[in-house]
Amino acid sequence: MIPLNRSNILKVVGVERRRVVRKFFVALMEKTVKMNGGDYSVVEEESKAGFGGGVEDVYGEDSATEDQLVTPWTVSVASGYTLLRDPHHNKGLGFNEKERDAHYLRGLLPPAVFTQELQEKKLMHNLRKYDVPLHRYMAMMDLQERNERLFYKLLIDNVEELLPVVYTPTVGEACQKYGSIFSRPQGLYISLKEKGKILEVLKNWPEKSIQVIVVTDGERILGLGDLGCQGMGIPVGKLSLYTALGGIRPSACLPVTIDVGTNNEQLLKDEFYIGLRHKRATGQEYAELLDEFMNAVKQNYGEKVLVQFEDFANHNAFELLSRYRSTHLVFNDDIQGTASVVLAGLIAALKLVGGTLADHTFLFLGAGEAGTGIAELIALEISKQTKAPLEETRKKIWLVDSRGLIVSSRKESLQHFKKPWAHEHEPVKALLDAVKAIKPTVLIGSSGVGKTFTKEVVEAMSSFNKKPLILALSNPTSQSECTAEEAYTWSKGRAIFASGSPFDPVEYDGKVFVPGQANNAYIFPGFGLGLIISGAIRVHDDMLLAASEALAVQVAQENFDKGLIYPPFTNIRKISAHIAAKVAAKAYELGLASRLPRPKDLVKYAESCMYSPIYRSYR
Ligand SMILES: NC(=O)C1=CN([C@@H]2O[C@H](COP(=O)(O)OP(=O)(O)OC[C@H]3O[C@@H](n4cnc5c(N)ncnc54)[C@H](OP(=O)(O)O)[C@@H]3O)[C@@H](O)[C@H]2O)C=CC1
Ligand SMILES: CC(=O)C(=O)O
Ligand SMILES: [Mg+2]
Repeated sequence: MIPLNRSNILKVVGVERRRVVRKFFVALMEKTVKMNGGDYSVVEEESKAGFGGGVEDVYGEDSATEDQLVTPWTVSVASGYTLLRDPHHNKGLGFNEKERDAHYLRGLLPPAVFTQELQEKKLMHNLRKYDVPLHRYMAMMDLQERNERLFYKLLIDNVEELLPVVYTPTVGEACQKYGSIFSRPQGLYISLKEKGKILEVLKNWPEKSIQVIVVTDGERILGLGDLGCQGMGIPVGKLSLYTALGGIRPSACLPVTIDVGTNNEQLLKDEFYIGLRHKRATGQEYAELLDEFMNAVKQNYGEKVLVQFEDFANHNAFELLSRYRSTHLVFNDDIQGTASVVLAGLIAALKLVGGTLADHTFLFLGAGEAGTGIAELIALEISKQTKAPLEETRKKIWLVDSRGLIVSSRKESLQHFKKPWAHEHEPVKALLDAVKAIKPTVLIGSSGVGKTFTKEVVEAMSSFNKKPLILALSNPTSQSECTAEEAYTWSKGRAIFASGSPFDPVEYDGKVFVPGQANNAYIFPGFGLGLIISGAIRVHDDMLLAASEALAVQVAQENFDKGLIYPPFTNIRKISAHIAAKVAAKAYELGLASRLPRPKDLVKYAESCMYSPIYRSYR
């Protein structure tokens, strides 16, 4: 006789659930494809081949039509008070009369029944009443913990308005104050206390089918420095964009913060700090914890789980990427995602400034993850275009760090990631002098230090460029190298400007200039989707180039006319599907895709895999 314990109950429920759901799902898919005038045999072929790395709709929730009923599965069927407290299935006033009867909700809700649209309208109305951005952030996090589908509906439908709330700049302030505003925990905390037990900790997470992990150790949170355990806001925020912008289902996303301590004295003294209260572990102790984490992740979720490293300090970031890129599906957003989004902006900007990439000269303020990551991808793209060796193409790219221009006389003392950029030149200390000496056509800020693109710097750029291209990438807004208004005013309306955190449109000399947002949020959601739908097992630089090209072609003439070099975020799901398709196509071309056979139309396939936040009807 099978013993009646939790694990056996789960197995029985799981098998039965899969059997019922599969039958239902096949019938549903056939109906949906035929309704859309499609050929079901094609889908069937692809489905028989298994859902290799596809974004699985195991319970048929996303493909269900409005009149099709789905079951709100938990371990058992959720009902009554438990159902109202389960953010995956709760609909609040959105439960209809039948559902209120069937799921023991009578009396637990007031009589009114709201549509999801009405709930959305009410919430947006309430959110707009908050003057303090952090209060909007807290209201959004509260919603995410209460009613997940409504949270994503709001975020998807109001992306331009809500991105600055759940992401930069407000998420930066939220991380700084995370201890004080902490109410319900989000994500998985893995601290040194869990050393030797990380696999068990992963098993505590309620979801088993994880496709994307965003992990930070909190040491370089945006341009705000070491925020220790309070960096959790970043993986949580990035993963909400994976869902809203890239269509990865929320249950497949796992935010992780690795806590090895913090060197932030203020936090160590803060009575509300939520992390380990000691200095950061380094060296072998750090490496062993990270290694245990990476192995546990692969053991628990398999070869195809994507691990995105986020906001690690550069002394660990490059090392982690190079250690795990050949054994795991890993991606460093600050190095690689940022590189891809900036390259896309540059490719698009050529329509406004003219020439090819090879005709331009690039100067960076900041030679860390973002700066050298972008520089390397530009050099690679030019090398592919011109067939010139990388050593040659790097020569048009210059970087300034906290000690001045990176030149060959400094080579011995440079960190390894800066060495390729140490070109022959006399030492130059200040950015303004470097601008005057190098005469760049493109100036990129990736220093994490605000107000460093001064009036003199922007004027110098404008003195030898008809249309100076200026990107102030540092986040949040307080760390931006200059504001949009400064860039347009100081360049007398000639600058083409984009920034990491959003700025409002600026009126200068009777003309309205719309600044773009050069942020990796354009890339990572679609990039991750492309890896997942192709079942990619490794990330390759050519996939980053493919993503850049896919994004650059999405900039329409009407965007260029406003001075934009990125498309608006309003179309981001469509854009993500195109990025995903190009990334997946590259994975197939490189032999790195494991989902076979290759879907015929990758854009359509990517779109069909995307999570939809529309409520489902419960039987
Ligand atoms: N828009 C976007 O999508 C993204 C934006 N970012 C932003 O970019 C910034 C930097 O991130 P990241 O590259 O990871 O950080 P790093 O710490 O890796 O690099 C920072 C670099 O800036 C240099 N620097 C610091 N202060 C100065 C200064 N006063 N003058 C000149 N150089 C200076 C540092 O010099 P040294 O090496 O000498 O210390 C270092 O080279 C952050 O604000 C981050 O938010 C990052 C990723 C994506
Ligand atoms: C956008 C981002 O990844 C950063 O500022 O770190
Ligand atoms: Mg980052």
